[in-house]
Amino acid sequence: MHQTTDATTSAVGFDHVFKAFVSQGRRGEPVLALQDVAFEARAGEFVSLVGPSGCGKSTCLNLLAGLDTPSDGTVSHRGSPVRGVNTAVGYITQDDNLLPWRSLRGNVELSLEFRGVPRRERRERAQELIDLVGLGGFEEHYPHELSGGMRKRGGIIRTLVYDSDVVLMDEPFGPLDAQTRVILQAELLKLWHRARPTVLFVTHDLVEAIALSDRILVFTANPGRVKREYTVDIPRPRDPFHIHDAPGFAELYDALWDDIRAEIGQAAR
Ligand SMILES: Nc1ncnc2c1ncn2[C@@H]1O[C@H](COP(=O)(O)OP(=O)(O)OP(=O)(O)O)[C@@H](O)[C@H]1O
Repeated sequence: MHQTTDATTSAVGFDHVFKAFVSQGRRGEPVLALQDVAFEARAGEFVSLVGPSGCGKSTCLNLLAGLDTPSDGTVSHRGSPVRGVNTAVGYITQDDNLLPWRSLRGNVELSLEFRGVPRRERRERAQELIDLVGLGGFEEHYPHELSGGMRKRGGIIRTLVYDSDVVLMDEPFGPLDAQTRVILQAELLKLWHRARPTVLFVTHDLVEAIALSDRILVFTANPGRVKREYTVDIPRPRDPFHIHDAPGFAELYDALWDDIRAEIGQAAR
């Protein structure tokens, strides 16, 4: 289902990317959000972006989705510069964005419907994911009849059902309670293993970043650039419930936290 990305082409590339916003509130002075951001993500890689608030993590995702354009440098997807809205990537934000007038099944089938996938295939693909995240039996429920965690699952599988080769996730579990978050992290890993898209995942939760990622990019305080990258060597499949016990977890957590603490200190100065 994925478009192929050969070994020499990164799935996602940021090449010396700058982004300035002209903000009305600051008498037209530009705000530099990104300053020389450079990184790549390989096909099938799970990469988290972490860093202090306002360091430009969401801006990176928006550039890749083509919702914004870089002021300088190039953002590429499968080796081609992103020009205009990039509908080939999946984008999951904090809000579940389920349509209130559609059932869970209707919501999950939506992106397949837009792409003209025949009804029977839509049904099968949606059902597979509905079952995989334990929502079997709730297919005909409307969003207001589902819990926050169930709606969140619905929003995630609605994006993943299309099998995009790149999926952007911006603090997808932000508003959920701690227990539901960990359950959903485990489910996300199951979904990711099923189709292995490249994921760019924005989070403030370092434990979550370690549990999910192959690599973690730490951004500097505003203006954001990649300060350091960490490879997460914890073997897969991983168990987010017991990730604290994994060898190397504590050292990695401390190193990440030291880096981020230094940046928060910079930002406060
Ligand atoms: N559309 C916009 N217009 C003006 N400034 C913007 C716009 N979008 C983002 N910014 C500014 O760019 C900088 C980076 O914002 P961004 O939302 O990417 O940061 P972030 O790291 O995702 O923050 P958080 O962790 O708080 O969500 C901030 O200073 C923000 O105010």
